[in-house]
Amino acid sequence: MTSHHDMAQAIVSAHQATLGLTPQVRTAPAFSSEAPVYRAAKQACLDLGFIEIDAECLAHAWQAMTLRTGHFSPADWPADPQDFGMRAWPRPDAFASCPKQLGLYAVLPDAAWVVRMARAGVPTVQLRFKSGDAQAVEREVRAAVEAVKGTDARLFINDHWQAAIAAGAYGVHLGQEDLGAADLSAIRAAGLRLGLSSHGYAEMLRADRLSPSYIAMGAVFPTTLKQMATAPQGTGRLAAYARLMRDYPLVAIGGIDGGKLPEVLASGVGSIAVVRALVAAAQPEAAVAKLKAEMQAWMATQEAIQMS
Ligand SMILES: Cc1ncc(COP(=O)(O)OP(=O)(O)O)c(N)n1
Ligand SMILES: Cc1nc(C(=O)O)sc1CCOP(=O)(O)O
Repeated sequence: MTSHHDMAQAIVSAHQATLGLTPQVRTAPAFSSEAPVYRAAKQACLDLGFIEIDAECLAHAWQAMTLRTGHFSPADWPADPQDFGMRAWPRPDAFASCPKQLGLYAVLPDAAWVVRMARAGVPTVQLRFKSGDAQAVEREVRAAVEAVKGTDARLFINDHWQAAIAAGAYGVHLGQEDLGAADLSAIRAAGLRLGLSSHGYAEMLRADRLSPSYIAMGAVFPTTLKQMATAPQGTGRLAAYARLMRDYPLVAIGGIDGGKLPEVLASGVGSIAVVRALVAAAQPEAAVAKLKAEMQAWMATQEAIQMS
């Protein structure tokens, strides 16, 4: 293979079907290195619709993979943590661990929903209480922590890390834009687990540098719950993300419902996070039972396949 163009085309042809999205913005590529594989891969990743910062991470990883293996192989998508500069495990600064299979993960608007879903048998729940009223936040977080006592549910608190530490929650979930304002050392020192959101390679790698307890990946499908800055990633990309981040418990989120469970679970994630599939269900307890049964059936089928 000779020219950059041919190399880029070979990468695009090999991965368009699984990883390609229509580019949202098209700009002339900016290159930070002269290395031929880096340049071809950057062009290819932009053509595949990756956003600039993700294309940049991927292009450096392609270059590192090619140097490590000694040959340029367009069919092999980078998935080795060392090619992305990720540190080896174990890490002294890691947050407290949580199970790799967090199972059905209900993201819920208030403590009343947390009580309801924990009692319905959801193994992982999150209080995502959006309020600027500090007293209301404290009240809601304490109520949610009380609510899961006596159930098997693990409770993560979205955003409100101080209230979560004070109330003794299982963990905290933060978005990337929350990281600047949060005292991560305080969360770690208190022994709370930390879950971080990600929406592509650059955000996953930023999350990885903090060695959180789990990494969430979204939005897999379109969601009407909130405005997303990035396009729905689809299950092809989700599987590529899961391969790279395989050392973490992984959570898929965004537009997931029962019909989509098999293809999401096939990506390798150990948990499915949902909002509307439960909160907007006509019978939320029945929806919990159905989603859990579908997840268990899928796992059982996989085990049977592996045993055969
Ligand atoms: C499991 C899980 N994944 C992602 C999110 C999104 O969190 P964040 O990026 O902080 O956005 P908001 O929830 O604050 O809108 C989540 N809450 N849970
Ligand atoms: C809260 C949230 N965070 C997302 C992310 O991608 O970070 S997607 C999302 C909404 C998930 O709701 P539903 O299951 O109803 O689509």
